[in-house]
Amino acid sequence: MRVGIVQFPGTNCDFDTWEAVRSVSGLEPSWLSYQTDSVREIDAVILPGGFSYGDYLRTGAMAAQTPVMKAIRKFAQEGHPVLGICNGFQILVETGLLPGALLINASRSFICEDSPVVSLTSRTPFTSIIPEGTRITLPIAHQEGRYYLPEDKLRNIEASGQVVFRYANNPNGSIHDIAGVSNPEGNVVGLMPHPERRIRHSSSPPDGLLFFESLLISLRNRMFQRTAPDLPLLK
Ligand SMILES: NC(=O)CC[C@H](N)C(=O)O
Repeated sequence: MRVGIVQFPGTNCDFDTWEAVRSVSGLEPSWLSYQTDSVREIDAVILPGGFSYGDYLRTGAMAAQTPVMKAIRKFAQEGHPVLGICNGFQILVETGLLPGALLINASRSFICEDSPVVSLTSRTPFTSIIPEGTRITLPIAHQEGRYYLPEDKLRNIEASGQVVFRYANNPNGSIHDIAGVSNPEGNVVGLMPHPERRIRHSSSPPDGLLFFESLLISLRNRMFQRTAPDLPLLK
C-alpha cells in the first residue's frame, strides 16, 4: 500500500514520517511535492509536521493554497485516508478539510514535551486498532496548537464523534482538551502530537506505531477506498 508524504518548503518531519511508514511492512512511502496537482497510485496521504512557509501569515495558511492541496481535497472527498500531523493538522484546518482553528498556545511559548492523550474512537483509518479510551503518550512540539471552535460547532463535533484525541493534561489551552479531530466521515484526521516520533521499541512504548499499523489494516480490509488486491481480513 502506497502512502504519499507531502513536502512543502519548510516541512521538517518528512523523513521521520517516511521512516515510520517504512517501518510497517506492507506500507510503502512515496514523496508528494507541493507542486503536484494530482494524486495518483496512492492509497493514503500524510501531511507531516514542520514550519511550512516559515509559519508566516498563519500556520498552514500558505501551504493550503498549493496545487497539491487542491488534489488532496479531491482525494479526501473520494473517501481516501488523509492524516495531518501538527503542521499538517494546521494545513488541513486551513484547507477546510477539518473543522476549527489552531491558535497560539495559552502560554504563548513553544512547547516540546511528551503528552499523554486518550484515543476516543477507532472509527478512523489511523486509529482502527486502538480501543476507545486507550491512553497513549506521544511527543508534542508546537507554538500554535491551541484548538478552537465556537461553542455551537463544538457541540456538533462532540455529538458526531469527531473528537479523536483528548489531552490527559491539557498543555496548550485547547478547548475541551482537544488534541485531534476528524471530518464527519472519519477518513481525514488531524492531531497536534507526533506519532512518527514514537515508533521505536528501544525507548518508551512505541505508541506512534499504532497509527501506521491501523492504516495498513484499514487499507488491507478496504475500510477506506481504492483497489486493493483480494487479501484475507487481518485482525
Ligand atoms: N512540529 C510542528 O509541526 C510545528 C508546528 C507549528 N509550525 C507550530 O509551531 O505551531
